[in-house]
Amino acid sequence: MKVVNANEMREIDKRAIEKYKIPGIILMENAAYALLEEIERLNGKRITIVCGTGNNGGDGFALARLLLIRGYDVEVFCFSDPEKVKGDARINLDILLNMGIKVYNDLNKLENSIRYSDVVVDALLGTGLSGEVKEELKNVIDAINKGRLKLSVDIPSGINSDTGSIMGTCVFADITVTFECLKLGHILSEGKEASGKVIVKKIGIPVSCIEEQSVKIFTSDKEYPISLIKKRRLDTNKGDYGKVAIIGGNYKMSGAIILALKSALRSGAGLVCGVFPKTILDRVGALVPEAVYFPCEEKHEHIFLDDYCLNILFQKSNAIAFGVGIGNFDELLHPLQYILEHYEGPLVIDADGLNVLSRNKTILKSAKSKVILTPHPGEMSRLTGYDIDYINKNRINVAKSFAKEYNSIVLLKGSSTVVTDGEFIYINRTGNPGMATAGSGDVLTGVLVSLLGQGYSPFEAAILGSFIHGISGDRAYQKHGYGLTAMDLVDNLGFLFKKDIGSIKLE
Ligand SMILES: NC(=O)C1=CN([C@@H]2O[C@H](COP(=O)(O)OP(=O)(O)OC[C@H]3O[C@@H](n4cnc5c(N)ncnc54)[C@H](OP(=O)(O)O)[C@@H]3O)[C@@H](O)[C@H]2O)[C@H](O)CC1
Ligand SMILES: [K+]
Repeated sequence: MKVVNANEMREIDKRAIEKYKIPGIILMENAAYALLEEIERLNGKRITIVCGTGNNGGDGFALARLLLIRGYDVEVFCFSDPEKVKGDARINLDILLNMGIKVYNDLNKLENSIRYSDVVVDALLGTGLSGEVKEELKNVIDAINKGRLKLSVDIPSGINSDTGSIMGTCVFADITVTFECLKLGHILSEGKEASGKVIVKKIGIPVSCIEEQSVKIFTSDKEYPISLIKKRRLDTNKGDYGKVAIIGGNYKMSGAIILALKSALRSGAGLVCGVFPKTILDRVGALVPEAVYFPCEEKHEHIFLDDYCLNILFQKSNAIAFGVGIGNFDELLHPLQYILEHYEGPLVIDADGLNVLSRNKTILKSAKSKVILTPHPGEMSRLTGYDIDYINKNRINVAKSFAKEYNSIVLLKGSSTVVTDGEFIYINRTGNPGMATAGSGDVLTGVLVSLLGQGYSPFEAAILGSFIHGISGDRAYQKHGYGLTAMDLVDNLGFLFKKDIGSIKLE
C-alpha cells in the first residue's frame, strides 16, 4: 500500500481536478459519503461535527448535510470566521445555512454537545495544517478529545501529515477515515497512536492518476509483504533452504547468538551454523542442538577470526550475519573489513557489528555484496554522527541517504521500522512496544539471515523480516503482554512459514 505526504496528496488531487476534470466538489461529496458509511456502522444517532475553514471542514459540512437528510441529530460547529471559508467548502457551508442549519461557534455549547453525542467528528484541520496549532483552536481540540467516540476526517487535527508529530496539540482519534492513500502522519511517530484505527476510502480518483505520482514509500497491507513468501515444493531437502552462518557471541553475551541461531532455524533456514568463541560452546550446544558449530579461539574477551577461518566459512555459507553479542572491539574491524571485501554472498550487520563498523564506516563502500544494516536510533547515531533526536524526527531521510551513500539496505528500528534501499521506502507497521526487550534485535537478525539464505533478495528479506518479526511480537503480546521476551518471539516465528501462508489474512 502506498503512503504519501501532504504535498503528494495535493498533487494527486490537483491532477484529478485539472487533468482528469473531476470537479473538486465531487471529490468532497465522495469524501462525505465515505465518512457517512463509517458513521452508519457506529450505530450512534447524535453526532457533533467540528469544522475548520479549509477543505477538511468542507468534508465536515457536506457530511453534516448527508447525516441530517438521514434523520441523524447533528450539531455543527466552526470556530473561525465563516467568511474565511472558500471554494467547495463554502458551497457546502452555504447549503447547510440554506437548509436553516445553525453553525455554532460557542465553546461551552460544543462541550455540552459533545457530552451528549455518540460520535464527535473532527473536521478541523487536515493535510493543510501548517506550523503549530493556533492558540484559539487548542480548547476546541481539548473539547473534542473528551468525546465518547472520536472520528477524524483525513488525519487527526494537529498531526503533521508528513512526520506524524503533534504540532502543539492534537485530537486523539478512535477512528480516522482518510481518502485514497495513507498519509505518512498516520503511521509515523505520535501520529500512529493519535490516528486510532485508520480506514482508507476511495473517493473517485482514478488509479492511473495516483500511479502518475510515482510514490516511493509503501507499507504493509492484507496482501503485502505476505505475498513475498515463497511456497515450498514438496520434493525438497535442507540444501534448498540455505546454509547460513551467524558470527557473534562472547563469554558475557552468549544469549544473543543462541536467540539468533534459534530464530534462523525457526524462520526456515536449511542449515544454521554458529560461529562463536569456544568458551561458550557448551552453553550454545546445549540450547541449540539443531545448529552446527564453528567454535573459534577467544582473545581478550572476543572471538578471534583470522582470514583463513573466514575463507572456510565463506565456502560453507550462502548468507552471513555478523555482530550479535560479539562485543565492540577495535580488533573486530579487520575481520569485518575482510568479510566485506571478500565475501560474495549477502550479509547482515547488526548490534555490536554496527558499533564496530562505526569505527570506520567507509569499509562499507568496498563491500562485494549487498549488506543489510539493522541499526536502532542509537547505533544509527554512532554511524552517522546525528543525534538520536534528529534521527527520530527524520527517520526516513536519514535511513534513505545512508543507504544510498553506502549502497546498502538500511533497516532503521523503532516504532514504525523504516526499510530502504536508498530509493524506495517500506514502513513496517507490525509489532508493539513489548518488543522493546533484550534480545529482540538478535531474533530479527536470525530471521534476516535465514531469509537471505533461502534466496530472498536483501531488500525483500529486510521488508519481510521486519514484518514477520513484528507479527511474532504481536502474537507474543497476546499471550504475555508487555512481559513478552525475545524467546517468545522465536516461538511464534514458525507459524507464518506454512504452506498456506498466502491465505493468512491480517487486519
Ligand atoms: N483527495 C483528497 O484527499 C481530498 C481531500 N479533501 C480534504 O481536504 C483537506 C485538505 O484541505 P485544505 O483546504 O488544503 O487544508 P485543511 O482544511 O486541512 O486546512 C486548511 C485550514 O487550516 C487552517 N490552518 C492551517 N494551519 C493552521 C494552524 N497551524 N492552526 C490553525 N489553523 C490552521 C487554515 O487557516 P489559515 O487561517 O491558516 O489560513 C485553513 O483554513 C484534506 O485533509 C481532506 O480532508 C477534499 O475535501 C476532497 C479531496
Ligand atoms: K481532521
